[in-house]
Amino acid sequence: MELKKSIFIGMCVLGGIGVGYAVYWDYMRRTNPEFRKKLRNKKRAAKLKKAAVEGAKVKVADFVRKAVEDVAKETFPADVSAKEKYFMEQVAKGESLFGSGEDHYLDAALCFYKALKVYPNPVELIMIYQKTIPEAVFTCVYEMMSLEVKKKQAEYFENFPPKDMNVRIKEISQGSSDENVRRGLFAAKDFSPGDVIFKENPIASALDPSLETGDYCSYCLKELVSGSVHDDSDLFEAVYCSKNCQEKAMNEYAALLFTSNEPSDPESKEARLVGLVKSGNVKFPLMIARFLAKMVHEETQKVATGVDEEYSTWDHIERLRFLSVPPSEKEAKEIKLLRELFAAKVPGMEEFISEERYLMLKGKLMYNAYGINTSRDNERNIRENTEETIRSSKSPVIGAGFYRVASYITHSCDPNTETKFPSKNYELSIVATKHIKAGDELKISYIRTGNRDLKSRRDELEAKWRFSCECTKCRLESGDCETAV
Ligand SMILES: C[S@@+](CC[C@H](N)C(=O)[O-])C[C@H]1O[C@@H](n2cnc3c(N)ncnc32)[C@H](O)[C@@H]1O
Repeated sequence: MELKKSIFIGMCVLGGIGVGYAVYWDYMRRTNPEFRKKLRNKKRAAKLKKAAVEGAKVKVADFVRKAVEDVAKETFPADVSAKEKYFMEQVAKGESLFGSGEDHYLDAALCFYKALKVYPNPVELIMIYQKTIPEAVFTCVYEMMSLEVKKKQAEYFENFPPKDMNVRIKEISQGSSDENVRRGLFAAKDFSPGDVIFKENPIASALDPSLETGDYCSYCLKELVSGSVHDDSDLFEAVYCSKNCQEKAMNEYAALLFTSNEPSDPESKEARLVGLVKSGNVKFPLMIARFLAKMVHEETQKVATGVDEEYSTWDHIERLRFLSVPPSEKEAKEIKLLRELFAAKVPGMEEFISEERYLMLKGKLMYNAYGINTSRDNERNIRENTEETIRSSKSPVIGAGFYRVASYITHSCDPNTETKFPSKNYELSIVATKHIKAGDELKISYIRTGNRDLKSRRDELEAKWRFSCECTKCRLESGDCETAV
């Protein structure tokens, strides 16, 4: 009660002061010319100050934009000693410029930005800059970096896929809302039936774990006809078709995921991951684990070699659509295990593997993966792919792959392309099955169509990919001529 009362009195006093000051202000403004003049000068000064601040901001923004454009056209030294020399020169010049006063801060920022271009670990260098250069210079370097990243991301579909893949990704509007925009793949030139439109290797792939018996290469999924290579330290007991595949697997993921300091401990995190994948015969947690390990490998390679790919694996998968996978006990177990395993080996990865991110990744892989068939003898040992969401018009499949470009292909029950694996490994070829003209959209069948009726095809597509197929074939069979994909 007392507190409320004193707040009320305080508000009355403040209100009184406010009202009294406003009355005095109004009286002076109307009656005193000197007061009016002072007021005008004060307003003018404030306006000038505001304009100066705005002007400075525009000047910095223009400088940043031009710097990023100019630097993008520059060629930087390629070999290590030339890079080192260039780096030292730019840093020394930047230091000397900011030492000459604020007028030289923008030029100093440009030198530090250029130095970043040749430094093997830019993130580390940014952290050093933050501690060692004046804040205004640092902010400007940071703005240059941010603008560069924004531009690169905005131009993604202009730069990717590379021209030699003969296709472009385009957006197709199917209605008024943004939700109704889908992406598809379009031919950049004409193709005849049988032509290979493009080939690509997967970002991540996995042999069906029930087939990890020594018949197929665990890395490239090639059928083993003679001899195999394996590594005793690999708890997954994977076999490979060649030393090359073994080395790639070890470097990209196997050393991180399947080798342990306590190889005989059945409760080690690595042994539990092997158990989860093999006993449950689950491909997707294995593909996700490999994908995450590959991301780590990519980052370490970037630092070690100083070679930075234009787009990272994460950039590629970020744009792909996905099905939301509802959280369940099964997923919770997978997440817990992967977090524990990575936490012990890669700082920061435990936090990165959040429930939301894991489910998103799982959704992306399940939604976009293609079935791989590399076998000479389709019937031998191969499990029918029934319960999982894997695009395949041919069955049976021996594993799955997640591909950057082919992921965008739209479904049709009467397609103009098909998947092939002519190298008898995970390398996917998209092959024309009809005449395709430049500008035509590529279509593939996500399911086995055979002699199946309309309802059975639509039910499978609806259940696995959650869309109602309106392709020409479905439209004709349903007697609906309004819509077509
Ligand atoms: C693997 S993604 C293909 C890429 C996708 N179109 C995109 O926009 O990124 C599969 C999704 O594409 C859409 N889609 C593919 N084929 C379709 C079709 N024939 N009719 C309608 N939607 C289709 C559906 O939303 C489907 O779930």
